Amino acid sequence: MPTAREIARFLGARSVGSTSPLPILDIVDDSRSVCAGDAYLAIPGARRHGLDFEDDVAAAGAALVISDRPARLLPTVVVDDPRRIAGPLADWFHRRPSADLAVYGVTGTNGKSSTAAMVHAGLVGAGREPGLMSGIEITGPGVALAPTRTTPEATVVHRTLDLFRRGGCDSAVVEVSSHAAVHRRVDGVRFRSVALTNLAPEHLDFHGSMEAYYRAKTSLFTADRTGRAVVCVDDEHGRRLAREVGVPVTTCSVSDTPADVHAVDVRAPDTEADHLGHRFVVHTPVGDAEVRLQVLGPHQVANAVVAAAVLVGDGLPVEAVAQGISALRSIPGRCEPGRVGQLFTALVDHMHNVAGHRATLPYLRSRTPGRLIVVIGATGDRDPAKRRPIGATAAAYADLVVVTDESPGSEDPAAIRAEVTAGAVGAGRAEVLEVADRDEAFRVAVTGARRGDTIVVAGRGSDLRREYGSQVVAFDDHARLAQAVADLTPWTGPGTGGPPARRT
Ligand SMILES: CC(=O)N[C@H]1[C@@H](OP(=O)(O)OP(=O)(O)OC[C@H]2O[C@@H](n3ccc(=O)[nH]c3=O)[C@H](O)[C@@H]2O)O[C@H](CO)[C@@H](O)[C@@H]1O[C@H](C)C(=O)N[C@@H](C)C(=O)N[C@H](CCC(=O)O)C(=O)O
Repeated sequence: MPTAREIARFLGARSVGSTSPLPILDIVDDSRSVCAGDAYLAIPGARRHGLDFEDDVAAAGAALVISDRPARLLPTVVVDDPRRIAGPLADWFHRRPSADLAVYGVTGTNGKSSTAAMVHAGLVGAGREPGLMSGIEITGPGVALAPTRTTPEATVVHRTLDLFRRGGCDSAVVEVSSHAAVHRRVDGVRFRSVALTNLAPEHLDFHGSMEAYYRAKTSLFTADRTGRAVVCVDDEHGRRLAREVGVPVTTCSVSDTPADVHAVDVRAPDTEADHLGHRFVVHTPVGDAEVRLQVLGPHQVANAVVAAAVLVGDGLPVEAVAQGISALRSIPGRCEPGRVGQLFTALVDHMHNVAGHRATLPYLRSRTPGRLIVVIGATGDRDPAKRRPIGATAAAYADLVVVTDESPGSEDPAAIRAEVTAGAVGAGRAEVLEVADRDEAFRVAVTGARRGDTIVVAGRGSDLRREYGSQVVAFDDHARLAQAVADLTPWTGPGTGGPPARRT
């Protein structure tokens, strides 16, 4: 491990105060994670300056601070822009892990986590040893971390890639959000390819405009970051990126748009009861193979085609990749069955914007002989403009919309619900109920469900964190929905009762 002096030399920066000759054990940018012997990277944020937490990191035994001004208590390496140096520094500190791994990035508005899971599954199918860093899970040999965000900070990204490498991985899949691009969380990562799934209005409160959002995403596709781009050209933004990108590009599509990799002969599942997904043939420049998805929903075809394009474009055999993707049994929080054995279908899905609703709800409507019941809310401190539209989209397809609290953060939960409800009522088609308590909302949905109905709990997916003011509480939609079903409906499945194990 490098010393403080070596860190200063790498950064070309001056040190203030007397540094220890002992090696620095890690570089950490959150005071709550600092351990004795670490360097604390104190970033000036939008709300706080990292140096506000200097007393805490000093008490925890930090050996060094790296920041844009000297700390009071600890020796400091002074740099112009701590966030800018975070990625390159962490990459160097952890001995450039991404240079030893084939790292595949996945970005886009919707489908990032599913596509990342499918790239991971395709790698496994091709006999590779991948790690996975997504908003759903961070997993690899000897690594199992619960993510709190889609893409962690740069210090965590490079540390995790190093863990993957030390665990024997030869590859890694990294889900990259637009916030991560803007906040430089993947700076210093050498990507074998970066894939764009799609782009639709989202996070405009943060980015300001669709153009700025496009530019945030496409900043990941430069030659200094990635060897190749994989672009789904089924929307205008993908087509634009494919024209503008300055690295070799593999295009893919599930529509009639000409592309290198295509889904052809797409077929919906024959029966609903077996919970199988779509089948299709992935057509590539090096051959074709059949993909039989087990994950549900037509939108998963596009995600699978992007995943196949990522791997086939990197020289992996199409048959093995298709088999690997077909072997993926479920993705947490993505049209994930809540329990089986009852007479209706109960699902949890991450859809949280209009594009996500439009990708999933028509399919659920078409597979539902009875009533479609949608439990929906909206996250606080995020894009208030999308609340009415998601209420309206849910009501356009559902028979019953139950509006409930999601994760209000610093906002008034009643005001968020009122917006979603107004959108749903305005659509004029569905019955709309407002039930603040999320457990109670699940019970209301389940109580009304009959044979042939579908309940879908939208929004949080596999995200277990709900924020109320400064309080963070754990709430697992999947488990709580299963509990509501178990409490309120007779078990008709095999055995004596109880829901099946959560995830296989
Ligand atoms: C808008 C956004 O992304 N903000 C991120 C940004 O916050 P900020 O600039 O306000 O930082 P700050 O809270 O002022 O803190 C400044 C510094 O003090 C440090 N700190 C802060 C508190 C403390 O007790 N100790 C401490 O050391 C922080 O680690 C930070 O380095 O930098 C912080 C850490 O560097 C992030 O935690 C924070 O993410 C917040 C929590 C967040 O909610 N981000 C979301 C929007 C996000 O990133 N979402 C995307 C997914 C989007 C998608 O759905 O596609 C994601 O990748 O997860």
